[in-house]
Amino acid sequence: MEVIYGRNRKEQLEPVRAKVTGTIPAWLQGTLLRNGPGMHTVGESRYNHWFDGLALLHSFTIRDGEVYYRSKYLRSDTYNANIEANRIVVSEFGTMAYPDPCKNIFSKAFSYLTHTIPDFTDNCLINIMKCGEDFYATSETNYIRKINPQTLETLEKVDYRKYVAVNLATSHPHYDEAGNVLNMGTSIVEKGKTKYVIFKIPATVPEGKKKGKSSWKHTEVFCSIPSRSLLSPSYYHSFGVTENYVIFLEQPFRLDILKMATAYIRGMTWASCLAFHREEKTYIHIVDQRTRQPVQTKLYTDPMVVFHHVNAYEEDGCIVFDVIAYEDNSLYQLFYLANLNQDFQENAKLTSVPTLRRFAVPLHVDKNAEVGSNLIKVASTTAAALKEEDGQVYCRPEFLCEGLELPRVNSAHNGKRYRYIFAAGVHWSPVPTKIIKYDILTKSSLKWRETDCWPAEPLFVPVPGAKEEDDGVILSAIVSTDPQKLPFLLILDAKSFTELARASIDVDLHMDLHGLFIPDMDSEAKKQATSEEWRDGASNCRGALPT
Ligand SMILES: CC1=C(/C=C/C(C)=C/C=C/C(C)=C/C=O)C(C)(C)CCC1
Ligand SMILES: [Fe+2]
Repeated sequence: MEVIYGRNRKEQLEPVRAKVTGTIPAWLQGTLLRNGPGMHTVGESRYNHWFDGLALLHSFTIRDGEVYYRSKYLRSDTYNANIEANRIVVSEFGTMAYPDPCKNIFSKAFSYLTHTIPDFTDNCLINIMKCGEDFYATSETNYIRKINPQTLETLEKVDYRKYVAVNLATSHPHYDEAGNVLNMGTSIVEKGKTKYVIFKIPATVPEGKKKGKSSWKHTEVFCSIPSRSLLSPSYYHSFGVTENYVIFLEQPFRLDILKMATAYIRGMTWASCLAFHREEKTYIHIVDQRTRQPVQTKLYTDPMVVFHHVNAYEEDGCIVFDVIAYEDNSLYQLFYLANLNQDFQENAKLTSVPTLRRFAVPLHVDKNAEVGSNLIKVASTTAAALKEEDGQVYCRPEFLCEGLELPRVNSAHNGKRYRYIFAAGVHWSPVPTKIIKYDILTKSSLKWRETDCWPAEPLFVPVPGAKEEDDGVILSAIVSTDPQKLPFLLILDAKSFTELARASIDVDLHMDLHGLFIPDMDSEAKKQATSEEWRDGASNCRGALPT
């Protein structure tokens, strides 16, 4: 079988028109913008891990029943330095790189001195974040890159550290109704003060503040949570929110700061500084967004590794939250490119399958409740919170189903009660083979799959004026390993999971990670602007928009 990971992809700078079969709903107008690794070797040097690959942005613009595709490598400082040197010169998650080719002990020691607090990569390959009217490519370091969502051009580099004390930040921020961004990061450099920081980036410059200034300057810290271990904070890829609370899991999958500080001189990777401590608990932190204070109850659960929070909401004095959890960190291990070759289904076997777990945590603990009693009175879940002698509360989840990853929900339900999860279907291999709609109420699911087709994260787009949670479509980019079949953008009816249309594109589509859909707000104005831009830029492309 053709290799789907680890192969360098060509960028498609000019928009190319897809061949559409089926019918794209007339209301579906906008751009699906996604991010993921696209280049895994530079000159003779190669990355070790799939999460190291250079960010390749791509977009599917849907307009009047047609689909136009384009892709462009993020021109990060990392990309430029690598291309100029014709080899990898910037370290990534699973690859440590040495700018100086002479790797003798003296040069290593010298580099070490200048790298004690490492300057991380700006190869932002994981997701796209919307901040006001601006879009950014993101990863998990302190750097993000502004991008032009239409042309995919790379714009300025933003350093989170200028606005908030974080060295790492998640690639999965939340948005409130006004479009303000709520994100979390970890501060690891202030010795003795290792902490998790929840912060808010306003969508616009707040009223009364001097106009013209960027809203970044008004970034505010919401709450800081001290790390249990000062030298070994938890690693986390996402967090949860409800209307009034933030949920943070301090899991025993931790970064070793001392190892990180010496990784460069030891020739070790950042990935090797991460370890799962299977004998430790997972602590559940709840922060009240109104008081900006953590809830005092000590809540914990069993050791687990969570990358993706699905959703959370408040119900009858408790918080219900759903996560995709593993028993170990084998997921990150499997994404070493050496495992993702032709025989990946044989070589890349997870030692624990992802399970969808529902937790329920009480917001108040009744002082008179008996030790051992279940503090959760919500009928909709069997998740329990058991009071212990020392006042701590042990949270036992309800296991809902297994085999879901890259979960998405209707964003209008983020933080609120919800019923449906749209996700990629995986099993013992981390490579998705299907798309799933999971109904939490009936515990049933609908699936889409096709032979030799490898789906990306499915994204839900609501129909304008949607009444029900699943009134809309699912978009997913599908990589094909069937030589007779082109890759395509799949459009499913989110209710029935039947195929509405597919837009096949004659390009080298890469497997991506995450992204977002930018609806055309003012369809007419947008149509004008984009068709003009395309008319200028796409004069000799295979599928220029009709004028
Ligand atoms: C470079 C770098 C990092 C990169 C992490 C990455 C790139 C994680 C990607 C995770 C994904 C894609 C998960 C999907 O579920 C760390 C470890 C934060 C710390 C130090 C420097
Ligand atoms: Fe993710």
